Amino acid sequence: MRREYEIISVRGREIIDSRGEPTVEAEVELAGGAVGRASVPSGASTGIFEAHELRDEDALRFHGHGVLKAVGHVNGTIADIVRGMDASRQADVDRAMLAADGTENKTVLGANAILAVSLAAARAAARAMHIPFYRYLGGTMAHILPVPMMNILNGGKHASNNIDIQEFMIVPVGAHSFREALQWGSEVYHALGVLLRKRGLPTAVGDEGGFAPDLRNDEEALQMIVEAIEASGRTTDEIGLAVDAAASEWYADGQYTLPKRKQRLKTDELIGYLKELTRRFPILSIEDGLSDRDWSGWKTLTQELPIQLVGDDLFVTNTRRLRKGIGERAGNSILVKINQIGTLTETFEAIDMARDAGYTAVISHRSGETEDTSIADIAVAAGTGQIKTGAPARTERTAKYNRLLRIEEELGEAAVYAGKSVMWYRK
Ligand SMILES: C=C(OP(=O)(O)O)C(=O)O
Ligand SMILES: [Mg+2]
Repeated sequence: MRREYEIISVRGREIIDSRGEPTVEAEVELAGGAVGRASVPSGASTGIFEAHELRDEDALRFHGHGVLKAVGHVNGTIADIVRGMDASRQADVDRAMLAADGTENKTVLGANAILAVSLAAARAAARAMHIPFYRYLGGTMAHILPVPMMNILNGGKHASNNIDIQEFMIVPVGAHSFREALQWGSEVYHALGVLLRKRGLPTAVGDEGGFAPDLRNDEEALQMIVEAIEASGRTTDEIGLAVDAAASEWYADGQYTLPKRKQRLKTDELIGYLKELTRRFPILSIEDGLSDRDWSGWKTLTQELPIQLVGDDLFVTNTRRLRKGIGERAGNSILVKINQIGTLTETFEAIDMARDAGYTAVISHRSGETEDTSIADIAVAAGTGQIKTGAPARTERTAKYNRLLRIEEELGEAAVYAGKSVMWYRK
């Protein structure tokens, strides 16, 4: 080991996220003086198969439960294990933490504690090598800027309005650069704000920065977004739509109950509804159209709807669940959330498995975020060509978009925007 990469100290602390809830931050210091810092996001519509987010049972702090126990593990067990290790050997660092935890879902140390150190160690090593984080993770050929899926209208668990679908996103596939994509997205976001105001509807926002009005129904949300795209001077060929239904939240006893419109649907009726939406609106991608327990429904949906079908709760960034999905031809894309699995190594394993199977991968934020921008670098490093990180507004979301602007600028002529090269399942 080169001594400058040796981990000499690990420090954890509790900070707050974009919802004002406690989360974990870690700092890793190397013998050569480099320091890496990272913090961990947190979901609201969390999948039941996600790695364990360790929260204190007893102490109800802020609004939710604190993470002092997880922070204690960073400062205690994890620090003891990784001290003396080579931070540039990511897989070794991650495996040592996994071995110390010893459980399938990281229930002992907590995926939040483990991820904070996994990321901070990588950041420290990148610093020690004096190279940007995306290049450290992805190598010198990393050059693909992802298409942003920008969530401009929020519903479901992310807003207290009457909309059941959780996320309505715009996808600027026709832009020529990431910068242009982001500009188009902001213009549509503002055009939507103008439309809402004109109709006397509130422009208050949900957890991911998208507007969260009460509307007649979910279709009206899609209709208004199409109008906003056109009002901004673009066409729906240039900017498509994507939705995250987050339908696991609707599922119980083999049936779906849309909680806000109080409608009950069987699997085939929900598939019919999604097909109908896709026929009426320029939807390129649907995430969690069905529940994480409805494998047979997912198979049918995948046979019947030739667009990108992203498994979030279904796969939880976990190669075991993804392998099953690939085998059963359930979905054709994976949502990648670093805290669903808890280490960088396992995150890249999931992306590799998806790519080998011809599945696309969408790097994603959580509804509870921090100023940490690691996912922007991960998207470029892995060259997945897609990222979803909320509205082009609210600093914890724009931090990622702005990081991508800087990466694009730094790459210069070498940068390629993924708009055209991503495998889009066009109707
Ligand atoms: C980002 C999402 O929300 P959360 O972080 O609440 O799971 C999602 O469901 O894709
Ligand atoms: Mg989702």
